Amino acid sequence: MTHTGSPADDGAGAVRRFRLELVEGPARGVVWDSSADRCSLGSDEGNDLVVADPTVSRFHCEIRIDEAGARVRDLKSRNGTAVDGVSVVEAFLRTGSLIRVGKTVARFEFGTEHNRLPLWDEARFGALSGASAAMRGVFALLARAAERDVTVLLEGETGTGKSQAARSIHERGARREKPFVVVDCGAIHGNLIESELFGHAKGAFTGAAEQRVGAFEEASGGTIFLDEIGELPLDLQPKLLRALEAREIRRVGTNTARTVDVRVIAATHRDLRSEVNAGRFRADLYFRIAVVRIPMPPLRQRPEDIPALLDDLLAALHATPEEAAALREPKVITRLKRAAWPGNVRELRNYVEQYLVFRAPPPVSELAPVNAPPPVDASVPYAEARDRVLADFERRYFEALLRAHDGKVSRAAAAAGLDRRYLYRLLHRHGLGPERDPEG
Ligand SMILES: Nc1ncnc2c1ncn2[C@@H]1O[C@H](COP(=O)(O)OP(=O)(O)OP(=O)(O)O)[C@@H](O)[C@H]1O
Repeated sequence: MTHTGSPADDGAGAVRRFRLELVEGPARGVVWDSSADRCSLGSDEGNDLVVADPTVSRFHCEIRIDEAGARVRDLKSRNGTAVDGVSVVEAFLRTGSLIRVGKTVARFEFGTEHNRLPLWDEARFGALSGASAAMRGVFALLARAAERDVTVLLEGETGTGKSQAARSIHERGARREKPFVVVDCGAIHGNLIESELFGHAKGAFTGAAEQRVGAFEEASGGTIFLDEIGELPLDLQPKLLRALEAREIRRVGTNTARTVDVRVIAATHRDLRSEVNAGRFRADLYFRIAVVRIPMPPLRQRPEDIPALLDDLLAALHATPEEAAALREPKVITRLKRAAWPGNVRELRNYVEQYLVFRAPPPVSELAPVNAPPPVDASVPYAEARDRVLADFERRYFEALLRAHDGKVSRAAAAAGLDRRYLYRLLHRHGLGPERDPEG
Protein backbone atom coordinates (compact mmCIF):
# COMPACT_ATOMS: atom_id res chain seq x y z
CA MET A 1 0.00 0.00 0.00
CA THR A 2 1.44 3.39 -0.90
CA HIS A 3 0.99 5.60 2.08
CA THR A 4 1.98 9.11 1.16
CA GLY A 5 0.62 10.61 4.32
CA SER A 6 0.37 9.79 7.98
CA PRO A 7 -1.41 11.23 10.97
CA ALA A 8 0.04 14.66 11.67
CA ASP A 9 1.38 15.83 14.99
CA ASP A 10 1.40 19.57 14.54
CA GLY A 11 -0.96 20.55 17.35
CA ALA A 12 -3.86 21.31 15.04
CA GLY A 13 -7.09 19.39 15.36
CA ALA A 14 -7.46 19.84 19.09
CA VAL A 15 -11.02 20.43 20.26
CA ARG A 16 -12.15 21.60 23.67
CA ARG A 17 -13.49 18.95 25.97
CA PHE A 18 -17.03 19.28 27.18
CA ARG A 19 -19.25 17.76 29.80
CA LEU A 20 -22.96 17.07 29.99
CA GLU A 21 -24.70 16.60 33.31
CA LEU A 22 -28.30 15.45 33.47
CA VAL A 23 -29.90 17.84 35.97
CA GLU A 24 -33.57 16.92 35.50
CA GLY A 25 -35.46 13.79 34.50
CA PRO A 26 -35.32 10.10 35.43
CA ALA A 27 -31.59 9.78 34.71
CA ARG A 28 -30.70 12.86 36.79
CA GLY A 29 -27.15 12.85 38.14
CA VAL A 30 -25.55 11.13 35.12
CA VAL A 31 -22.39 12.92 33.96
CA TRP A 32 -20.77 12.39 30.56
CA ASP A 33 -17.31 13.68 29.55
CA SER A 34 -16.33 14.00 25.90
CA SER A 35 -13.46 12.01 24.46
CA ALA A 36 -13.92 13.25 20.88
CA ASP A 37 -15.68 16.08 19.08
CA ARG A 38 -19.29 14.94 19.42
CA CYS A 39 -21.90 13.32 21.57
CA SER A 40 -25.18 11.81 20.43
CA LEU A 41 -27.87 11.74 23.05
CA GLY A 42 -30.94 9.51 22.98
CA SER A 43 -32.69 6.54 24.53
CA ASP A 44 -31.13 3.98 22.14
CA GLU A 45 -28.16 2.00 23.47
CA GLY A 46 -26.16 3.05 20.42
CA ASN A 47 -25.87 6.67 21.59
CA ASP A 48 -22.82 8.13 23.29
CA LEU A 49 -25.00 9.39 26.14
CA VAL A 50 -27.85 6.94 26.69
CA VAL A 51 -30.77 8.58 28.49
CA ALA A 52 -33.32 6.16 29.92
CA ASP A 53 -36.35 8.42 29.63
CA PRO A 54 -39.46 7.46 27.62
CA THR A 55 -39.92 11.10 26.53
CA VAL A 56 -36.49 11.06 24.85
CA SER A 57 -36.35 9.82 21.23
CA ARG A 58 -34.10 6.94 20.18
CA PHE A 59 -31.71 9.42 18.58
CA HIS A 60 -32.70 12.74 20.06
CA CYS A 61 -29.94 15.26 19.40
CA GLU A 62 -26.24 15.57 18.74
CA ILE A 63 -23.71 17.96 20.21
CA ARG A 64 -20.64 18.78 18.13
CA ILE A 65 -17.69 20.96 18.87
CA ASP A 66 -15.31 22.57 16.38
CA GLU A 67 -13.34 25.78 16.00
CA ALA A 68 -16.56 27.82 15.71
CA GLY A 69 -17.89 26.55 19.06
CA ALA A 70 -20.25 23.90 20.39
CA ARG A 71 -23.60 23.28 18.74
CA VAL A 72 -26.57 21.09 19.48
CA ARG A 73 -28.70 19.79 16.61
CA ASP A 74 -32.09 18.15 17.00
CA LEU A 75 -32.37 14.86 15.10
CA LYS A 76 -36.07 15.35 14.31
CA SER A 77 -36.93 14.00 17.74
CA ARG A 78 -40.55 13.50 18.76
CA ASN A 79 -40.54 16.05 21.58
CA GLY A 80 -37.97 18.45 20.16
CA THR A 81 -34.87 20.04 21.69
CA ALA A 82 -34.84 23.36 23.56
CA VAL A 83 -31.86 25.41 24.68
CA ASP A 84 -32.47 27.71 27.64
CA GLY A 85 -36.20 27.54 27.05
CA VAL A 86 -36.12 28.16 23.30
CA SER A 87 -37.03 25.36 20.86
CA VAL A 88 -34.21 24.91 18.39
CA VAL A 89 -33.29 22.92 15.32
CA GLU A 90 -29.65 23.84 15.82
CA ALA A 91 -28.09 26.26 18.32
CA PHE A 92 -24.75 27.28 19.76
CA LEU A 93 -24.07 26.34 23.38
CA ARG A 94 -22.15 28.06 26.15
CA THR A 95 -21.16 26.90 29.60
CA GLY A 96 -24.36 26.66 31.60
CA SER A 97 -26.68 26.12 28.61
CA LEU A 98 -29.59 23.92 29.60
CA ILE A 99 -30.62 21.48 26.88
CA ARG A 100 -34.13 20.11 27.33
CA VAL A 101 -34.94 16.82 25.63
CA GLY A 102 -38.37 15.52 26.63
CA LYS A 103 -38.51 15.53 30.42
CA THR A 104 -34.74 15.41 30.71
CA VAL A 105 -32.52 18.47 31.03
CA ALA A 106 -28.77 18.33 30.39
CA ARG A 107 -26.40 21.07 31.50
CA PHE A 108 -23.60 21.77 29.04
CA GLU A 109 -20.15 22.87 30.21
CA PHE A 110 -16.89 23.52 28.38
CA GLY A 111 -13.85 21.84 29.91
CA THR A 112 -10.44 23.45 30.25
CA GLU A 113 -8.57 20.64 28.49
CA HIS A 114 -8.58 19.56 24.86
CA ASN A 115 -9.13 16.30 22.99
CA ARG A 116 -6.76 15.73 20.10
CA LEU A 117 -8.24 14.51 16.85
CA PRO A 118 -5.93 12.80 14.37
CA LEU A 119 -5.12 14.90 11.29
CA TRP A 120 -3.66 13.78 7.98
CA ASP A 121 -0.39 15.57 7.32
CA GLU A 122 -1.10 16.24 3.64
CA ALA A 123 -3.68 18.44 1.96
CA ARG A 124 -4.66 15.61 -0.39
CA PHE A 125 -6.18 12.15 -0.13
CA GLY A 126 -6.66 10.32 -3.42
CA ALA A 127 -8.63 12.67 -5.67
CA LEU A 128 -9.77 14.79 -2.73
CA SER A 129 -7.97 17.94 -1.77
CA GLY A 130 -8.33 20.01 1.38
CA ALA A 131 -5.87 21.78 3.65
CA SER A 132 -8.41 22.69 6.34
CA ALA A 133 -8.26 20.91 9.69
CA ALA A 134 -11.79 19.65 8.98
CA MET A 135 -10.75 17.89 5.76
CA ARG A 136 -7.43 16.63 7.14
CA GLY A 137 -9.43 15.12 10.00
CA VAL A 138 -11.64 13.40 7.42
CA PHE A 139 -8.58 12.15 5.50
CA ALA A 140 -7.17 10.60 8.69
CA LEU A 141 -10.48 8.77 9.23
CA LEU A 142 -10.59 7.61 5.59
CA ALA A 143 -7.05 6.26 5.88
CA ARG A 144 -7.90 4.34 9.05
CA ALA A 145 -11.04 2.96 7.41
CA ALA A 146 -9.04 1.85 4.36
CA GLU A 147 -6.77 -0.30 6.52
CA ARG A 148 -9.62 -2.59 7.60
CA ASP A 149 -12.61 -4.24 6.02
CA VAL A 150 -14.97 -2.31 8.24
CA THR A 151 -18.33 -1.04 6.92
CA VAL A 152 -18.29 2.73 6.50
CA LEU A 153 -21.07 5.30 6.32
CA LEU A 154 -20.13 8.57 4.59
CA GLU A 155 -22.45 11.42 5.55
CA GLY A 156 -22.63 14.79 3.89
CA GLU A 157 -24.48 17.18 1.64
CA THR A 158 -24.52 16.73 -2.10
CA GLY A 159 -21.17 17.44 -3.79
CA THR A 160 -19.02 17.13 -0.65
CA GLY A 161 -16.96 14.31 -2.15
CA LYS A 162 -18.67 11.21 -0.69
CA SER A 163 -18.31 9.18 -3.90
CA GLN A 164 -14.66 10.15 -4.26
CA ALA A 165 -14.06 9.30 -0.61
CA ALA A 166 -15.59 5.84 -1.09
CA ARG A 167 -13.36 5.25 -4.11
CA SER A 168 -10.29 6.40 -2.19
CA ILE A 169 -11.02 3.97 0.66
CA HIS A 170 -11.31 1.15 -1.86
CA GLU A 171 -8.17 2.15 -3.74
CA ARG A 172 -6.07 2.27 -0.57
CA GLY A 173 -7.43 -0.96 0.86
CA ALA A 174 -6.47 -4.60 0.39
CA ARG A 175 -9.28 -5.09 -2.16
CA ARG A 176 -7.99 -2.45 -4.58
CA GLU A 177 -7.27 -4.95 -7.39
CA LYS A 178 -10.91 -6.13 -7.24
CA PRO A 179 -14.07 -4.42 -8.52
CA PHE A 180 -15.57 -1.25 -7.07
CA VAL A 181 -19.29 -1.39 -7.87
CA VAL A 182 -21.57 1.61 -7.37
CA VAL A 183 -25.33 1.33 -6.75
CA ASP A 184 -27.23 4.60 -6.50
CA CYS A 185 -30.20 3.62 -4.34
CA GLY A 186 -31.85 6.98 -5.02
CA ALA A 187 -31.76 6.70 -8.80
CA ILE A 188 -33.25 3.23 -9.34
CA HIS A 189 -36.98 2.67 -9.32
CA GLY A 190 -38.23 0.91 -6.18
CA ASN A 191 -38.93 -2.60 -7.46
CA LEU A 192 -35.82 -2.73 -9.65
CA ILE A 193 -33.40 -2.11 -6.79
CA GLU A 194 -33.68 -5.65 -5.46
CA SER A 195 -32.64 -7.09 -8.79
CA GLU A 196 -29.94 -4.44 -9.17
CA LEU A 197 -28.47 -5.42 -5.80
CA PHE A 198 -29.01 -9.17 -5.78
CA GLY A 199 -29.65 -10.10 -9.43
CA HIS A 200 -32.55 -12.16 -10.77
CA ALA A 201 -33.34 -15.47 -12.43
CA LYS A 202 -34.63 -15.67 -15.98
CA GLY A 203 -38.41 -15.09 -15.92
CA ALA A 204 -38.37 -13.89 -12.30
CA PHE A 205 -40.69 -11.01 -13.25
CA THR A 206 -42.18 -9.49 -16.39
CA GLY A 207 -39.32 -8.23 -18.51
CA ALA A 208 -36.68 -10.52 -16.90
CA ALA A 209 -35.88 -12.18 -20.22
CA GLU A 210 -32.40 -13.25 -19.10
CA GLN A 211 -30.86 -14.01 -15.75
CA ARG A 212 -28.84 -11.21 -14.26
CA VAL A 213 -25.96 -11.00 -11.79
CA GLY A 214 -26.52 -8.32 -9.14
CA ALA A 215 -24.11 -5.75 -7.77
CA PHE A 216 -23.22 -7.84 -4.70
CA GLU A 217 -22.01 -10.69 -6.90
CA GLU A 218 -20.36 -8.34 -9.39
CA ALA A 219 -18.37 -6.76 -6.57
CA SER A 220 -17.13 -10.18 -5.43
CA GLY A 221 -13.80 -9.81 -3.64
CA GLY A 222 -14.06 -6.02 -3.93
CA THR A 223 -16.25 -3.21 -2.65
CA ILE A 224 -19.90 -2.32 -3.14
CA PHE A 225 -20.70 1.38 -2.74
CA LEU A 226 -24.34 1.94 -1.78
CA ASP A 227 -24.89 5.61 -2.60
CA GLU A 228 -27.93 7.39 -1.12
CA ILE A 229 -28.67 4.45 1.16
CA GLY A 230 -31.31 6.57 2.94
CA GLU A 231 -33.53 6.24 -0.14
CA LEU A 232 -33.70 2.44 0.09
CA PRO A 233 -37.38 1.42 0.37
CA LEU A 234 -38.38 0.11 3.79
CA ASP A 235 -39.51 -3.27 2.42
CA LEU A 236 -36.06 -3.96 0.96
CA GLN A 237 -34.19 -3.06 4.11
CA PRO A 238 -34.54 -6.51 5.79
CA LYS A 239 -33.07 -8.12 2.66
CA LEU A 240 -30.07 -5.82 2.70
CA LEU A 241 -29.68 -6.44 6.43
CA ARG A 242 -29.57 -10.20 5.79
CA ALA A 243 -27.00 -9.72 3.03
CA LEU A 244 -24.80 -7.67 5.36
CA GLU A 245 -25.19 -9.96 8.36
CA ALA A 246 -24.91 -13.35 6.72
CA ARG A 247 -22.91 -12.22 3.65
CA GLU A 248 -25.43 -14.19 1.66
CA ILE A 249 -27.79 -13.12 -1.11
CA ARG A 250 -30.58 -14.68 -3.15
CA ARG A 251 -31.23 -13.66 -6.73
CA VAL A 252 -34.84 -12.54 -7.24
CA GLY A 253 -36.92 -15.56 -8.28
CA THR A 254 -34.57 -18.17 -6.76
CA ASN A 255 -34.24 -19.87 -3.41
CA THR A 256 -30.55 -20.58 -3.63
CA ALA A 257 -28.41 -18.61 -1.20
CA ARG A 258 -25.08 -17.46 -2.59
CA THR A 259 -22.20 -16.43 -0.39
CA VAL A 260 -20.71 -13.04 -1.20
CA ASP A 261 -17.39 -11.59 -0.11
CA VAL A 262 -17.67 -7.83 -0.38
CA ARG A 263 -16.74 -4.79 1.58
CA VAL A 264 -19.61 -2.32 2.02
CA ILE A 265 -19.35 1.46 1.92
CA ALA A 266 -22.56 3.50 2.05
CA ALA A 267 -23.29 7.21 1.68
CA THR A 268 -26.21 9.48 2.44
CA HIS A 269 -27.10 13.15 2.41
CA ARG A 270 -29.64 12.51 5.17
CA ASP A 271 -29.12 11.97 8.87
CA LEU A 272 -30.16 8.33 9.08
CA ARG A 273 -30.80 8.66 12.81
CA SER A 274 -33.59 11.15 12.01
CA GLU A 275 -34.88 8.64 9.45
CA VAL A 276 -34.88 5.96 12.17
CA ASN A 277 -36.84 8.32 14.47
CA ALA A 278 -39.35 8.88 11.67
CA GLY A 279 -39.74 5.13 11.05
CA ARG A 280 -38.32 5.33 7.53
CA PHE A 281 -35.10 3.48 8.24
CA ARG A 282 -34.62 0.36 10.33
CA ALA A 283 -32.49 0.85 13.42
CA ASP A 284 -30.85 -2.60 13.04
CA LEU A 285 -29.79 -1.77 9.46
CA TYR A 286 -28.50 1.63 10.61
CA PHE A 287 -26.19 -0.02 13.15
CA ARG A 288 -24.98 -2.55 10.56
CA ILE A 289 -24.02 0.26 8.22
CA ALA A 290 -22.84 2.99 10.57
CA VAL A 291 -19.98 0.95 12.02
CA VAL A 292 -17.64 3.82 11.17
CA ARG A 293 -19.31 7.14 10.37
CA ILE A 294 -17.34 9.73 8.46
CA PRO A 295 -18.91 13.19 8.08
CA MET A 296 -17.89 15.08 4.93
CA PRO A 297 -17.96 18.79 5.86
CA PRO A 298 -19.77 21.27 3.60
CA LEU A 299 -17.63 23.73 1.65
CA ARG A 300 -19.04 26.80 3.44
CA GLN A 301 -17.50 25.51 6.68
CA ARG A 302 -14.01 25.35 5.19
CA PRO A 303 -13.54 28.36 2.91
CA GLU A 304 -9.77 28.08 3.39
CA ASP A 305 -9.89 25.03 1.07
CA ILE A 306 -11.13 27.10 -1.88
CA PRO A 307 -7.77 28.25 -3.36
CA ALA A 308 -6.39 24.69 -3.55
CA LEU A 309 -9.70 23.32 -4.90
CA LEU A 310 -9.68 26.05 -7.50
CA ASP A 311 -6.14 25.08 -8.56
CA ASP A 312 -7.25 21.43 -8.86
CA LEU A 313 -10.28 22.32 -10.94
CA LEU A 314 -8.37 24.73 -13.19
CA ALA A 315 -5.84 21.99 -13.92
CA ALA A 316 -8.52 19.34 -14.46
CA LEU A 317 -10.45 21.61 -16.82
CA HIS A 318 -7.28 22.58 -18.75
CA ALA A 319 -7.59 26.31 -18.08
CA THR A 320 -5.01 28.51 -19.80
CA PRO A 321 -2.56 30.46 -17.56
CA GLU A 322 -4.53 33.69 -18.30
CA GLU A 323 -7.85 32.10 -17.35
CA ALA A 324 -6.33 30.66 -14.19
CA ALA A 325 -4.80 34.02 -13.24
CA ALA A 326 -8.15 35.77 -13.66
CA LEU A 327 -9.87 33.34 -11.27
CA ARG A 328 -7.02 33.52 -8.76
CA GLU A 329 -7.44 37.29 -8.37
CA PRO A 330 -7.67 38.05 -4.64
CA LYS A 331 -11.04 39.78 -5.00
CA VAL A 332 -12.50 36.77 -6.84
CA ILE A 333 -11.15 34.40 -4.18
CA THR A 334 -12.65 36.59 -1.43
CA ARG A 335 -16.07 36.40 -3.10
CA LEU A 336 -15.80 32.66 -3.57
CA LYS A 337 -14.87 32.22 0.09
CA ARG A 338 -17.99 34.12 1.11
CA ALA A 339 -20.36 32.14 -1.09
CA ALA A 340 -22.86 29.67 0.35
CA TRP A 341 -22.11 26.77 -2.10
CA PRO A 342 -25.23 24.67 -1.46
CA GLY A 343 -23.94 22.27 -4.15
CA ASN A 344 -20.49 22.23 -2.50
CA VAL A 345 -17.42 21.25 -4.57
CA ARG A 346 -19.59 20.12 -7.50
CA GLU A 347 -21.06 23.63 -7.65
CA LEU A 348 -17.57 25.15 -7.48
CA ARG A 349 -16.60 22.96 -10.41
CA ASN A 350 -19.66 24.16 -12.36
CA TYR A 351 -18.70 27.73 -11.53
CA VAL A 352 -15.20 27.27 -12.96
CA GLU A 353 -16.57 25.52 -16.05
CA GLN A 354 -19.06 28.30 -16.68
CA TYR A 355 -16.33 30.87 -16.22
CA LEU A 356 -14.18 29.13 -18.81
CA VAL A 357 -17.05 29.04 -21.30
CA PHE A 358 -18.45 32.54 -20.83
CA ARG A 359 -15.24 34.34 -19.74
CA ALA A 360 -17.15 36.11 -16.99
CA PRO A 361 -17.71 35.15 -13.35
CA PRO A 362 -21.19 33.63 -12.95
CA PRO A 363 -23.30 34.82 -9.98
CA VAL A 364 -22.85 32.95 -6.67
CA SER A 365 -25.29 32.82 -3.78
CA GLU A 366 -23.83 34.70 -0.81
CA LEU A 367 -23.93 33.26 2.67
CA ALA A 368 -26.53 34.98 4.84
CA PRO A 369 -24.72 37.74 6.75
CA VAL A 370 -23.93 36.63 10.27
CA ASN A 371 -25.83 39.59 11.74
CA ALA A 372 -29.03 38.97 9.77
CA PRO A 373 -32.04 39.28 12.11
CA PRO A 374 -33.33 35.90 13.28
CA PRO A 375 -36.41 34.67 11.42
CA VAL A 376 -39.75 35.42 13.08
CA ASP A 377 -41.79 32.39 14.14
CA ALA A 378 -45.44 33.42 13.78
CA SER A 379 -46.69 29.98 14.84
CA VAL A 380 -46.20 30.78 18.56
CA PRO A 381 -48.20 33.32 20.60
CA TYR A 382 -46.91 36.91 20.51
CA ALA A 383 -45.89 37.06 24.19
CA GLU A 384 -43.90 33.83 23.92
CA ALA A 385 -42.19 34.92 20.69
CA ARG A 386 -41.24 38.27 22.25
CA ASP A 387 -39.90 36.59 25.42
CA ARG A 388 -37.71 34.27 23.35
CA VAL A 389 -36.18 37.15 21.41
CA LEU A 390 -35.67 39.15 24.61
CA ALA A 391 -34.04 36.20 26.39
CA ASP A 392 -31.72 35.70 23.44
CA PHE A 393 -30.88 39.42 23.32
CA GLU A 394 -30.22 39.57 27.08
CA ARG A 395 -27.90 36.60 26.99
CA ARG A 396 -25.89 37.95 24.08
CA TYR A 397 -25.80 41.44 25.62
CA PHE A 398 -24.46 40.16 28.94
CA GLU A 399 -21.94 37.89 27.28
CA ALA A 400 -20.59 40.83 25.25
CA LEU A 401 -20.69 43.09 28.32
CA LEU A 402 -18.64 40.65 30.41
CA ARG A 403 -16.17 40.17 27.57
CA ALA A 404 -15.74 43.93 27.21
CA HIS A 405 -14.96 44.25 30.93
CA ASP A 406 -12.78 41.15 31.32
CA GLY A 407 -15.45 39.46 33.43
CA LYS A 408 -15.35 42.21 36.09
CA VAL A 409 -18.97 42.48 37.18
CA SER A 410 -18.63 45.80 39.06
CA ARG A 411 -17.18 47.53 36.01
CA ALA A 412 -19.72 45.87 33.71
CA ALA A 413 -22.61 47.01 35.96
CA ALA A 414 -21.36 50.59 36.00
CA ALA A 415 -20.95 50.63 32.22
CA ALA A 416 -24.42 49.14 31.67
CA GLY A 417 -26.08 51.48 34.15
CA LEU A 418 -27.30 48.57 36.30
CA ASP A 419 -27.15 47.87 40.01
CA ARG A 420 -24.35 45.38 40.63
CA ARG A 421 -26.53 42.94 42.62
CA TYR A 422 -29.25 43.11 39.98
CA LEU A 423 -26.67 42.35 37.30
CA TYR A 424 -25.53 39.30 39.30
CA ARG A 425 -29.10 38.01 39.33
CA LEU A 426 -29.47 38.55 35.59
CA LEU A 427 -26.14 36.87 34.88
CA HIS A 428 -27.15 33.90 37.00
CA ARG A 429 -30.47 33.62 35.15
CA HIS A 430 -28.53 33.28 31.90
CA GLY A 431 -26.05 30.81 33.35
CA LEU A 432 -23.21 33.35 33.12
CA GLY A 433 -22.16 33.62 36.74
CA PRO A 434 -22.98 33.09 40.43
CA GLU A 435 -26.37 34.21 41.73
CA ARG A 436 -25.01 36.28 44.59
CA ASP A 437 -22.59 39.11 44.56
CA PRO A 438 -19.53 37.61 46.29
CA GLU A 439 -18.77 41.13 47.60
CA GLY A 440 -22.02 41.14 49.55
N1 LIG B 1 -12.32 17.67 -1.55
C1 LIG B 1 -12.42 17.59 -2.88
N2 LIG B 1 -11.34 17.77 -3.64
C2 LIG B 1 -11.41 17.71 -5.00
N3 LIG B 1 -12.55 17.46 -5.68
C3 LIG B 1 -13.64 17.25 -4.96
C4 LIG B 1 -13.65 17.30 -3.54
N4 LIG B 1 -14.89 17.06 -3.10
C5 LIG B 1 -15.64 16.87 -4.19
N5 LIG B 1 -14.90 16.98 -5.31
C6 LIG B 1 -15.39 16.89 -6.69
O1 LIG B 1 -16.73 17.38 -6.69
C7 LIG B 1 -17.58 16.56 -7.47
C8 LIG B 1 -18.65 15.94 -6.60
O2 LIG B 1 -18.05 14.99 -5.72
P1 LIG B 1 -18.75 13.62 -5.34
O3 LIG B 1 -19.55 13.09 -6.49
O4 LIG B 1 -17.73 12.73 -4.73
O5 LIG B 1 -19.75 14.19 -4.22
P2 LIG B 1 -20.93 13.44 -3.48
O6 LIG B 1 -20.88 13.91 -2.07
O7 LIG B 1 -20.83 11.97 -3.70
O8 LIG B 1 -22.19 14.03 -4.18
P3 LIG B 1 -23.68 13.38 -4.34
O9 LIG B 1 -24.19 13.17 -2.95
O10 LIG B 1 -24.44 14.44 -5.06
O11 LIG B 1 -23.51 12.10 -5.10
C9 LIG B 1 -16.67 15.55 -8.13
O12 LIG B 1 -16.27 16.06 -9.39
C10 LIG B 1 -15.48 15.46 -7.18
O13 LIG B 1 -14.33 15.04 -7.84
